[in-house]
Amino acid sequence: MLFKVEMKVNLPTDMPADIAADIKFREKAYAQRLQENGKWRHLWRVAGSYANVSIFDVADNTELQDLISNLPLFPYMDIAVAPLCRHPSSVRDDDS
Ligand SMILES: O=C(O)CC1=CCC(=O)O1
Repeated sequence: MLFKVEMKVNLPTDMPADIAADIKFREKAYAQRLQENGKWRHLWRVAGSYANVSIFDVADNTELQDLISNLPLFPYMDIAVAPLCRHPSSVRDDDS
């Protein structure tokens, strides 16, 4: 199942720089692992904003919830999820 996931990062302005750097380091490693195993299909920065739009490919809602809630930045993000399905006018013959 494909899901669009929008994540907006809201790190507290008074968070010490070393703590923020550690969370971002762990976030990057986690996100890259999920991209490498195909669960996190697309990761795009929203230009001009500390936010991203992502596409996840997971078995079900429970797997999505598990992956997202384990993001190191999860406590500091506003997250919006939308399920996706094929568009009847798409010229692609797969869901890439
Ligand atoms: O910077 C972001 O948009 C939050 C984030 C998600 C994966 C990652 O590495 O950073």
